Amino acid sequence: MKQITDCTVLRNGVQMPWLGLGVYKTQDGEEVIRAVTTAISLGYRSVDTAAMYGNEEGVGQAVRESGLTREDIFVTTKVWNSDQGYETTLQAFEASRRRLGFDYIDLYLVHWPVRGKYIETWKALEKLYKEGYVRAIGVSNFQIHHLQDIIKECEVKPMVNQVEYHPFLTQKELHQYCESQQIQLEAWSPLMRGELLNHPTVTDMAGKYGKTPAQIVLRWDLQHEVVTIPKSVREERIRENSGIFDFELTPEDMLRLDGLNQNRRIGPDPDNFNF
Ligand SMILES: NC(=O)C1=CN([C@@H]2O[C@H](COP(=O)(O)OP(=O)(O)OC[C@H]3O[C@@H](n4cnc5c(N)ncnc54)[C@H](OP(=O)(O)O)[C@@H]3O)[C@@H](O)[C@H]2O)C=CC1
Ligand SMILES: O=C(O)C(=O)[C@@H](O)[C@H](O)C(=O)CO
Repeated sequence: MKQITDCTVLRNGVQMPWLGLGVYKTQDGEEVIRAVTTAISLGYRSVDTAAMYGNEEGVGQAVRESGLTREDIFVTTKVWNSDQGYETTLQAFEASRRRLGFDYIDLYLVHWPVRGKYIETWKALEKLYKEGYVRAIGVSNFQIHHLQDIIKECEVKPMVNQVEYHPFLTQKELHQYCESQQIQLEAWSPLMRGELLNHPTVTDMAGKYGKTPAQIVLRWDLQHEVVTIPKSVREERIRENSGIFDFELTPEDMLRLDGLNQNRRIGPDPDNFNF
C-alpha cells in the first residue's frame, strides 16, 4: 500500500509525490502560507502552484520556513499563456523562481497549449532543464495531438501531463497514450471542485469503506496511478484529503467509478479556450 510520502518515478528518475496540495484560488500571504504549512505538517510533500495563481511568494515562504530541507518538498509551477514564446518563457521562469525564492524548481509546466506558441515555449523548458534550473519538465491540458506535436519536435519528451481528471472525465485514451510515452498523468480538479461528491455511487461507496466521498475519489486516482493535487484551505479537509493511503478500492468498485464517466468538464476544453 502506498504511503503519503510515496512517489512516482518520472522518466528521468526524479521522484514526484503521488499526493500534492493544489493552491489555485488560494490567496497569497497568510492564506496560502497557512494552507501549505498545514499540509506539510500533515505529511504532504508536494505543492502545485502557477504564475497565474499569484501566490508563488507565499508558497516559497511556507516551504522555506517549513523546517524541512528544500529537497524534501516537490514544487511545481507553470508558465502562463500570455508569457508563452521562447524568450518570454525564460523571463517568466526567472520571475517565478525569484518569487518562490528557490535555486531550482522541481517541475515546470506549460500551463495550456497556446496555439502557435507551445513548441517555442517547450524549447525554452528544454533549455531550463538542460541547464539544471528545473528537475523535470512537462505540460498541462495537452491532448494527444498536442503531445504528438511536441514529441515530433522535441529533444526532451514531457515527463508529466497535468489535466482535468475525475470520475466524470476519465480521459481513458489520453491516459493510455501518456502511459505508452512514459508521461505521468496528473489530475487537476480531482474533486471536480466538490461537484461529484454527492453522486450516489460515490456516497454509497463512502459508506461501504467508512471513508468520505472525497477520499473515495482521490483513492481512485492513486489506484489508476495518477498523481493527485486536491486544493483546500481548511485544515480538516487538507487532513481528510490525505487519508487515502490506508484502504483499497476493489477492482469492481474501481470499474463502478470508471463507469461514471460523462466526458464532462468543469474547466475549459483545451481545444477551445480563449485566455
Ligand atoms: N493546470 C491547470 O490548468 C489547472 C490546475 N489546477 C490545479 O489543481 C488543483 C486542484 O484543482 P481545483 O480546481 O482547485 O479543484 P479541487 O477538485 O481540488 O476542488 C477544490 C474545491 O473543493 C473544496 N474541497 C476540498 N477538499 C474537500 C473535501 N474533502 N470535501 C469537500 N470539498 C472539498 C475546496 O474548498 P476549500 O478550499 O474551501 O476547502 C475547493 O472549493 C488546483 O488548486 C491547482 O493547483 C486546477 C485547475 C486547472
Ligand atoms: O487553475 C488553473 O490552473 C487554470 O488554468 C484554470 O483554472 C483556468 O484558468 C480556468 O479555469 C479559467 O476559467
